[in-house]
Amino acid sequence: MAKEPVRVLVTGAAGQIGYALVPMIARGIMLGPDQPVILHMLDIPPAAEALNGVKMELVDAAFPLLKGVVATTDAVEACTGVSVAVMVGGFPRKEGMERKDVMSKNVSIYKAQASALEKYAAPNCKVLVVANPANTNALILKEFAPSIPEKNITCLTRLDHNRALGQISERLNVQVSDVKNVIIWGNHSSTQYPDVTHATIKTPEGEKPVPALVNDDAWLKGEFITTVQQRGAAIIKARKLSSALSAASSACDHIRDWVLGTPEGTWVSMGVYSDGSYNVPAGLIYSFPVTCSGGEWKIVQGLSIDEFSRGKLDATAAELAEEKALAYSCLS
Ligand SMILES: NC(=O)C1=CN([C@@H]2O[C@H](COP(=O)(O)OP(=O)(O)OC[C@H]3O[C@@H](n4cnc5c(N)ncnc54)[C@H](O)[C@@H]3O)[C@@H](O)[C@H]2O)C=CC1
Ligand SMILES: O=C([O-])CC(=O)C(=O)O
Repeated sequence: MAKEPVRVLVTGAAGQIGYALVPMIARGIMLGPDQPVILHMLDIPPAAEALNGVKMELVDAAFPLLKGVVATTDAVEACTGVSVAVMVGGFPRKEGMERKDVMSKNVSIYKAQASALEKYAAPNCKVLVVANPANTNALILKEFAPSIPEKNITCLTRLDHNRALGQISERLNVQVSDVKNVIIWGNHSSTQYPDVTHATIKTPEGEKPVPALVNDDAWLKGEFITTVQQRGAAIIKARKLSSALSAASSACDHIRDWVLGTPEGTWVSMGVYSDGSYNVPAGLIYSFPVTCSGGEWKIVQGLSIDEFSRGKLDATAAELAEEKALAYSCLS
C-alpha cells in the first residue's frame, strides 16, 4: 500500500540552500524513494516572488513523489501539520565574518518561529536547524518551544562530518564510502573538533584505524583539523557565497539517518541537546557521535578521550556557553 505523504517544512526556501534542498527532498533523497512528500516552503515577503518561482519549478519538474507544495510567507501556514522541519531561513555570513556575527539577526527569527512550530507542527515533529549560528539558534528554538521534546531539536554538523570524511578519503586516496566513524564535537564554528581517533577505513583485509593508516600525527592534529574547521570560510572565499549544495545534501543525510536509522557499526555527528555525556555541560546543543534507530538518536557512549581531545571538547563547549549568553543579550 502506498505510504501517506509526509509534510516537510523548509524555511528560507527561496535562498540558495533552499534551492538545492527542495528538489532533493522531492526526489526522495531525504525520506526514501518510496515516501511521498508535501513540501511546505516559508520565506519572508521580499522573497515571495522568488519563492513562487521555486514553486513553479517544482511543478515543472513533475517529481512523482511530490504530492503538494505550500509556498507561503505566513509562519503558521508553513508550520501546520509538518513532521519534519528544516530551518534554513536566516542571514548567511560574508567573507571575513565568524558565524556568530549573524547572531542578533538570526536568533530573533528562531525565537519567533519556535512558537509557530510548537503550536502548529505535527506532534513529534523532528526539527533540524541549519541557519547560523546553528547550535545556538537550535538552543533558542528549544528554549522558546518548551513543549517540543528536547530530543526532537537538533542542528546540522553533518556537513562538517562529511567534510572530515572527504579530507581523509583524499589524503589516503580511498573511496569516501570506505571511511567511517569520524566525529565532529561541539559547535558548528571554527572551534569545532573534528576527531578521527576512532575512525576506520574499510580495506580488503578488514577495517583499519585511520590514525595508523595516515601515520602523521602532526597532520591529523594540525592541518586536518583546521581545514575542516575553516572549510566553510574557504567555500565563501572561492564562491563568494556560502556552501549550498553540500549543506543541502548533508541536511538530507542528517534527516534520513535520524528517520531511517544509521547502518550497523556506523555513527554520524549531530548537534543535539547535551545530557552531560563526555562531561560536556548539559543544556547546550553540542555535536556528538550518535547512532539512530526507530526514529531516535542516541549518543555513542564509552569512547576514550585523550588529553588533546579533552582540551578541544572543552574549548568548543566554552564557546557555546558564551554564544548562549550572547544570544540572550541579543534577545533582551
Ligand atoms: N549548518 C551548516 O552546516 C550550514 C549553515 N548555513 C547557514 O544557512 C543559512 C542559509 O544559507 P543560504 O541559503 O546560503 O542563505 P540565503 O541568504 O541564500 O537564503 C536564506 C533565505 O532565508 C530567508 N529568510 C530570512 N529571514 C527569514 C525568516 N524570518 N523566515 C523565513 N525565511 C527567512 C531569506 O529571505 C533567504 O531567502 C545561513 O544562516 C547560513 O550561514 C550555510 C551552510 C552550512
Ligand atoms: O561557513 C558558513 O558561513 C556557512 C557554513 O556554515 C558552512 O559552510 O559550514
